[in-house]
Amino acid sequence: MSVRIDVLTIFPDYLAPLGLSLVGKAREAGILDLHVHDLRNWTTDRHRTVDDTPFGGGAGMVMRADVWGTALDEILTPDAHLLLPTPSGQVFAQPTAHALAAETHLVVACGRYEGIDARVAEHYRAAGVRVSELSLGDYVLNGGEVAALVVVEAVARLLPGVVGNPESLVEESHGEAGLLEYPVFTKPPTWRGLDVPDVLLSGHHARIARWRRDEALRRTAARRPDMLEALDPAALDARDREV
Ligand SMILES: Nc1ncccc1[N+](=O)[O-]
Repeated sequence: MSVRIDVLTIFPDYLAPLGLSLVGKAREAGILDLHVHDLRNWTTDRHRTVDDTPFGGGAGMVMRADVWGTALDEILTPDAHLLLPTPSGQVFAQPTAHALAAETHLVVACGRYEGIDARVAEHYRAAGVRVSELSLGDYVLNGGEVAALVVVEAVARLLPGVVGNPESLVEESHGEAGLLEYPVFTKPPTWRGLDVPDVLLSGHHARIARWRRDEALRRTAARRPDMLEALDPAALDARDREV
């Protein structure tokens, strides 16, 4: 199963880290077919212009629909899901990463400046393309490239064969349990007067599992009570409720 991801940006070098580590391995293994394109390749004027002043006035520049349209007409395929990183999008979270990892073609359009002319999303939705406007969170970046890095990594690591031990995908934060991850420790057993919790050295797997579950519940209650609220009560056993 291979996913093709096309990223369009005026800063292709920004996406260079995707060639490293996990995503790099996924590409070499043929699990991920990643292509980064310079949007300016679809401009037609001498200055390779991609933006202009906003209708209605206001500061900053808006990216032109005609340039994006020429590029996307060439890149999009019938099974493509067009992703538009934007602070005004729906918040990107792990369930979306899992859904996107099951797709066959993702196209990420990285906007800069004040954003992309709204008619681009409107046109492709009307043409039957699945279009998702995604936000990483409630802050403003200078463009969509950082979001593209985040989305591509979050999706790529879920592809079968990318992460060495698929088990490690199950217990991580925001994973299936819907809880934050428990604290982890490794050698040395004592460090600057701090000891690893005894239970983890006990070799008693049931107790270790219980301790980890308790810690995950405690952390989630302390740091992300919203996640605990969202948990299906059936997912909590009697022991959990005591924590
Ligand atoms: N937060 C953002 N700011 C600018 C562009 C994209 C963004 N995002 O989260 O995808």
